[in-house]
Parts: sequence; C-alpha cells; structure tokens
Amino acid sequence: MAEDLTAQVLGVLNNADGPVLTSEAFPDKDFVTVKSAVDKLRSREFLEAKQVDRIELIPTEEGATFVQHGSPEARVYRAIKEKGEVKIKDLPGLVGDANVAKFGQGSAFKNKWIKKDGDSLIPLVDSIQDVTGNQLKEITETKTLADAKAVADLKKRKLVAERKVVTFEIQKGPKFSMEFVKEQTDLTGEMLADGSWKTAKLKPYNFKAKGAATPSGALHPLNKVRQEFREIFFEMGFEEMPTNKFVETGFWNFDALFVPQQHPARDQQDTFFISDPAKADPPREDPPTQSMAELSLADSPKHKRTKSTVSQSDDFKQYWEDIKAVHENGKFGSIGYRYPWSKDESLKLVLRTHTTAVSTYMLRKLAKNPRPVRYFSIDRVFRNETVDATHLAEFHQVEGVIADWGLTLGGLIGFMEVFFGKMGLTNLRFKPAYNPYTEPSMEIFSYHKGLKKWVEIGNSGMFRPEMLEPMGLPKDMRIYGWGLSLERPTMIKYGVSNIRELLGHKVDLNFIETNPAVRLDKD
Ligand SMILES: N[C@@H](Cc1ccccc1)C(=O)O
Repeated sequence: MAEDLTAQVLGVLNNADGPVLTSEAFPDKDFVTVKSAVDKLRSREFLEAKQVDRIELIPTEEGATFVQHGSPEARVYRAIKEKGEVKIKDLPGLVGDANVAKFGQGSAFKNKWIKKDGDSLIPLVDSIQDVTGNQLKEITETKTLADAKAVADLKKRKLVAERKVVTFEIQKGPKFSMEFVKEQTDLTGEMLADGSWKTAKLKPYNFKAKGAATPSGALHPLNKVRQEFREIFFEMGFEEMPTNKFVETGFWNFDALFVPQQHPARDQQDTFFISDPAKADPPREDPPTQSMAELSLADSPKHKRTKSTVSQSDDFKQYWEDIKAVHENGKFGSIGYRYPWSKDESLKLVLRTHTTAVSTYMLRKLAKNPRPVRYFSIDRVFRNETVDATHLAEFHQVEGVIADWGLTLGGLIGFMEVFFGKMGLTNLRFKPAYNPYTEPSMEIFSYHKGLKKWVEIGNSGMFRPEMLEPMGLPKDMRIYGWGLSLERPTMIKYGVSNIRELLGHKVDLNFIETNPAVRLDKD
C-alpha cells in the first residue's frame, strides 16, 4: 500500500502562505502516493488542489557526458589550447574518444576556435564559451531552458529529452486543520448512548456513489427464451397446456397418436422406459385438468385416488377399443397397420418423448366440447440419444396446436410464417416429412445468415383422422400441430455452440448471471 502522506501534506500547507507544488514539496515521493493523500484531503475540503502538468527537460545519456566533460568541441579546443599545437592523428588519443575528436573538430572549426596548420591543429582564440555544455548544465539543474531555439536544437541532436510531469498545486481548503480526524461513516447505537454523536465528524453522504452490486438470482437463458415464446403464444391467443408430468404411458405418448407399436421411436434406443413401476393402470378419463394449478392439486397426496376408485368410463373404454382397432384392423376409413396390438405395450411407462402426448389428451378432452382452440406448451422431453455437442438426453419442446373448422395446409404454412416471423425468422422453406400422427407433415427450415445454410427449425403437420376420430372430434374439424426445440434458438441467440455450456455441470455460473435479456427479433 502507498505510504500515508496526509500528515506531511498538512504540515507543508501549514507552513506555506500560498499555493505549493507537490512536486517541489515532495520531490522523492511517487505520484500515486502523493495523489492518494491529496485526494483524501481534498474530498474533505482540507485542501484545494489543481492538477498542473508540465514538461521537464532531461539530458539524454549522451547529453549527460557533455555536462560532465564539456561538449566535444570544447574538449577538442581545450586539448589543442593546452599543447599549443596538436597533430591531427594524435587528437583522438588526446581527447580519449574517436567520435568526440571527429565531431568536436568539425564544430570547433565552425565556431572558428581552431584552424589547420599543415597536418597540425592550432587554436585561433584565447578563450571560449562552451555554450552547449553550459545549456545542458542549466537543464540538469533547472529542468528547463528559456531559449526555445536552443531546446529544439538540443532535441534534434538527441542531447535532451522531454518528460511530462503531473503535479498538484495545493493550498489550504475551507476546512483546513492540522488535525485529520477520520470521519465516521455510521451513526451507531453506542454513539447515541455515550453522547459521542454530538462531537463526531460524520462523513457526508455520497449520492453519486454507484453502490456495490447486489447479489441476486438470475434467469437461465433457456428461461428467458421460453418467456419470449410464451409471450408470442399469448399474443396470438394461445392457452398454455398443463405439462408438469414427465412420465406418460405408451398409450398417450404413442398409441393414441397412431404410432405403431413396432415404430423405431418406441425402441429402448430412443425411449427411456420406467422400470419401477414398469406398467400403468389402463388410461382413463382422469387428469389432465384444465389448469396447471388444478393438475398439481389432483396430484397432491390428499387428492390421490386409490386403486379401488379407479374405473374406466364406458366412453373411455370405447376410445381405448377404437385405438386398438385403428391400429390392428383399421377403422374410420383407415386400413390400419394390421398387426396384433398389445395392451401391455401401451401400458408401459415412459419418460415422455414429446409434449405431443399432452396435446393428445387435451384434444381428447376437446372432443367433449368441440370448439376452435389454440393450445401451446413449452416443457421438458426425454430421448435416449447419443449425447454430443448439440444433443442431450433431454431437451425442451415448444409445441403448438390449433383446432378449427376449415383449416388447410396453406393456412398452416401461412401461420408458420407469422409465428416464426415474430422471432425474426422470415425466410422459411417447407419440406414434406413423415410423422405417424400427421398427414401431410412438413419440416420447417430457415436460412441462417451466421451459419450460411438452411437449418431445420421445426416439425409440423395436420393431425391424422386415425388420431382424431377415435377421440370423437367432429369429422370436419382440422387440427394443426407443430413442435420445435427451445435449445436450438437459445444456442443461436446466445452464440453457444456446445449444449453442455448451456445445461449441466460445465455451465459457467458467471455466464448465467451476466447474460443479457434476449429479443427474438431480426438478427
Ligand atoms: N412431436 C413432434 C412435433 C410435432 C408436434 C405436432 C405435430 C407435428 C409435429 C416432434 O417431436 O418433433
């Protein structure tokens, strides 16, 4: 830490009648030490200070030799004068330096101090004034030289250099006193009790101080992007679906969506199966309830139904039978997949592989009171995938569903343009794709300017009659569905190229705390 000069500075001011230059009062103290004492005293009005910058001259290394031995021309003159006559070839030996002899001779000729006489040199004058040597001596002593032309000359000859010196001109301030009492920053209980507050010197508030950063929680980037998506959905008239169940039956995750039981997605490689319990009760008219709040209430132990009260309504039995029929032999105008449908397979418990399971039971509920609706959800899904830079075994799915009469594929494309347009993605392409539960199906691509290529941003389609008709939805009702991951736009927005920097134990908490708010508009 810098030495505390406060007391000395006060002492200097006490003995002075006017302004004092700190560089003169404290020639040996470094600038930082002086500044810290001056600042401390200035902030409490013990002194007033003005910063004064000035340029000082200092002789260079070569200039310093002139101060010591005189200029080369003076050295040459003195050597010749002393001997009366000097052979040119002996001069270097006499002045002790070949360069000094060479340059000194030139200048001494120019000054008309010496002249040539055959191969000897002889003096022309009785005495000389070593102007350059004297100028450099003066500079060494006073750090300045009045003659500006001479200074320019010396600089050109690299005999002096300039140095900027920052100093303070200080004088007594309104609260000057020799006693530097540390100001109190707190009015404490003890001060009130013992009366010392009456005489205490309290430090005035500094209303300009920025204050220490308050430690606080921070939203994860995924949550910020999620919130942006939610706002887009709400703005477009969507209701949020209750997605707080990660475990589903194969029935709701696959069968009700017309995903055949042999479909590769239902493989151990793609789906996580629950081992304990491995199987569920037959699906029934149960939750989902209307809201998130109701759903969590229904899940609470107080409201938990016991097995004895579980029964399948006739209506639900019919749904179950229709799903079996539509897979096995076909129904509702479909020829089905023609394989023996297994009830056990549909009762297997899985970590949901998509939130479309939730959309499905919301649509089944809609069949009770068919009307145009717009639903969305943004929540976690699980896939037994090989983990790499862009894939984890779990991610968040953004999902939307629109039910109405008279919907067409053109309408879906138009809607996608509006929906993704709100995120700044305007240049879309649609590619025919396949989902067991939608026909037609389309993958949605957007041109990524940064990556300079088309990237897939979502999957969509119109739900199949094989899925909707067993639910009891009107035959002429059409339903769009689409899904995308929350991680991909988040990674693009925050410039994260490895998903492990976004989720998991390698996440830098500093990044989470300081990352900016996101705006899903044009890049
Ligand atoms: N479930 C699809 C998304 C989707 C939802 C609804 C309709 C069509 C597609 C997926 O996981 O990619």
